[in-house]
Amino acid sequence: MTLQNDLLLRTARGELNERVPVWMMRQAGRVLSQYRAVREQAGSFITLAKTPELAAEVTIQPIDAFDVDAAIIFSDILVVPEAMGLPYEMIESRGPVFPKTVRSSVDLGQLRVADAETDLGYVLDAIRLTKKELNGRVPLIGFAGAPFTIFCYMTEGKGSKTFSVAKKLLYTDAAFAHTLLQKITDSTISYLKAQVLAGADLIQLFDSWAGILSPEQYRQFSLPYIKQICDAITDVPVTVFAKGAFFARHEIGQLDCQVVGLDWNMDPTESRELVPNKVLQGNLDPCVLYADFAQIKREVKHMLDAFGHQHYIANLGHGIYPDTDPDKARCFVDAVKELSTR
Ligand SMILES: Cc1c2[nH]c(c1CCC(=O)O)Cc1[nH]c(c(CCC(=O)O)c1C)Cc1[nH]c(c(CCC(=O)O)c1C)Cc1[nH]c(c(C)c1CCC(=O)O)C2
Repeated sequence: MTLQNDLLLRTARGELNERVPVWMMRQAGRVLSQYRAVREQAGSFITLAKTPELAAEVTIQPIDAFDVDAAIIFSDILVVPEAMGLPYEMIESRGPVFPKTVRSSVDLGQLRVADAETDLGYVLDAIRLTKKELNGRVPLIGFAGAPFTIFCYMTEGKGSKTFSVAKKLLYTDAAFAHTLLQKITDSTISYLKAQVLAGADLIQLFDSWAGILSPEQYRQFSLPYIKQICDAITDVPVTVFAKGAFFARHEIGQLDCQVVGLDWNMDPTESRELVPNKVLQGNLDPCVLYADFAQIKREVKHMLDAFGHQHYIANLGHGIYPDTDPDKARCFVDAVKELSTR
C-alpha cells in the first residue's frame, strides 16, 4: 500500500521535504468527545484497547479531527508488563495500577519474556486493521515504553512523582534491576518487531521517566537497553523520546535511531548542536494550547524559526493535556502547516 501522505516518513528518514510534518503525542484518547463516546461503549480502557475494531476507530479519530500527518496506534505502554505476566488495572481519574509488583528475585522468576504474537496479538490485530482502514492516508506509528520507564511502573505498582521505590532498587540491588530491565527489553524487541511486521511505519520509544535519573544512572540503567532496541529495529525509523533527559541528548544522538524527541525544557538551538545529525521532534509546551489562537500561532512560529523547517517534525513536548480545547489542538496543527509550507 503506497501512502498518499508520506511526509512524516520521508522526514524521519532524513529526506528534505516541502513542509514540516506534524502530529501530537497522545493525540488519541485524551481530548476528543468522539473518543469518550467509544470508550463508554467499550466500558473500560482495557476492553477498548483489546478490541481491535474500536482501537482502530479511536486511532483514526485524530486524523479526521486534526488532519495530522500520522496516526499513533491506540494502546498503552503498560500492555508489555501485562504480557510478561503482570496485569494492570486502569482506575478512573487515578491512572494505571498493578495489583502485584516486582521487587524480588522470586517475583522476577514468575515473569516471562513476552511473545508478541501470543501475548499481544490484540495490538497487532489493531495495527493490521488500522492500516487497512487508513487506506494509505497517513503513516501509522507503533510504540512502546522504554525499558526503564516500564521498570518504574512494574516495581512501583502505580504512578509516582519520584518513583523512589524504583530508584531505590537501582541503588540497593543493581543486579536485580539489570535482570528485570533485560527481560523487559527482550519482550519489547519481540513486540516492536511484530508491530513492524503488522504494518507500523515508524516506531517511537517513550522514556517518560528518564528525567528522574542522574546522567550516570541513565547511562547505566536506561541507555544500554534503548540501544539494544534501536539496534534490533532495522526496517523503519525509530524515535527516542526521553522526557526530561536533557543531560543525555548527545548520547541519545549517538544511538542508531533516526529521530530524537525533545520536551519543552530543551532548547532547539542547543539541541541541534548536541544532536547534529538526526531529525528532531517536538517540543511545544502543551500548556501553550491554553493560550488564545493568536498566541498559539506566535509560539508555533517561534518554534519553527528555532528548529528550521528541515530535519524536523513538529509536535508537543509531551502528551496533550486532557482538558485542552480540541479547536486549540487544531490551531496548532494548522499553524505548523501554514507557517512551514514553501
Ligand atoms: C507513561 C505512559 C502511559 N501511557 C503512555 C505513556 C507514555 C507517554 C507519556 O509519557 O505520557 C503512552 C500512551 N497511552 C495511550 C497512548 C495511545 C495513543 C495516543 O493517544 O497517543 C499512548 C501513546 C493511551 C491511554 N493511556 C491512558 C489513557 C486514559 C485511560 C482512559 O481512557 O480511561 C489513554 C487513552 C491511561 C494511562 N496510561 C499511562 C498513564 C500514566 C495513564 C493515566 C493518565 C492518562 O489518562 O493519560 C501510562
